[in-house]
Amino acid sequence: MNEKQLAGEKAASYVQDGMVVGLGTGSTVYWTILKIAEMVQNGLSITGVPTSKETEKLALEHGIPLIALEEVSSIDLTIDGADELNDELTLIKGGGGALLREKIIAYHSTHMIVVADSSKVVSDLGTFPLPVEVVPFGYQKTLDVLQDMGCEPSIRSKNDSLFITDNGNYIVDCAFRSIPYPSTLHERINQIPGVVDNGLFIGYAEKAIIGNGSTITFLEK
Ligand SMILES: O=C[C@H](O)[C@H](O)[C@H](O)COP(=O)(O)O
Repeated sequence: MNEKQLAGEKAASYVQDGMVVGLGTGSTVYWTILKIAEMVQNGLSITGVPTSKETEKLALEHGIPLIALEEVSSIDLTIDGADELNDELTLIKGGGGALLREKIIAYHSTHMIVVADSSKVVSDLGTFPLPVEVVPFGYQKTLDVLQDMGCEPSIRSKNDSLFITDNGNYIVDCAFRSIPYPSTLHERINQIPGVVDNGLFIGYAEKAIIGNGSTITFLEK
């Protein structure tokens, strides 16, 4: 079993009967979703709130009942992946472009668990370019301001076209190389008109389950 599968499947053991569960996006939480689907087939009763169209499709294909965020009072537990995380459980997310819905769902969740393989754990954030979701209008200007903040920005594309998020926006990947002050950077980026949100998740996750070789390690706050 690889590290992603180890971590992803372990996280499913935190899901309990009757919970509303935020279902993250990506290749690690994929394994959580498949495991939850198996548990549902064996009688577990949960409702999922998907963080992306991709996850919605996966969950429905595997028989997990879903509900819209608007229809729940809160989410008991969200399980999601990360592109980078440090020992304070500050995360960089958005490698798959799902950061905005992921953050909205994390915000409305009582608990959040992160699942990742060991390559995602870093002492200094920022080697992974920070994804920033921007509205299409005037995006080149928004990109220029991001560059002035000290990064090398590049507009994300897919199959020779600009990548479009589930919310109809673009993603600018900002190579900062190092992010020593995540809170300050988070605030500064989100103040730029045209920016919808960025992939720094600060203060959301309380536990990380990391696949490490053939074992699992935990990071907790
Ligand atoms: O937009 C995508 C998400 O933030 C993912 O959770 C993140 O990119 C990690 O994905 P993976 O588990 O595939 O590395």
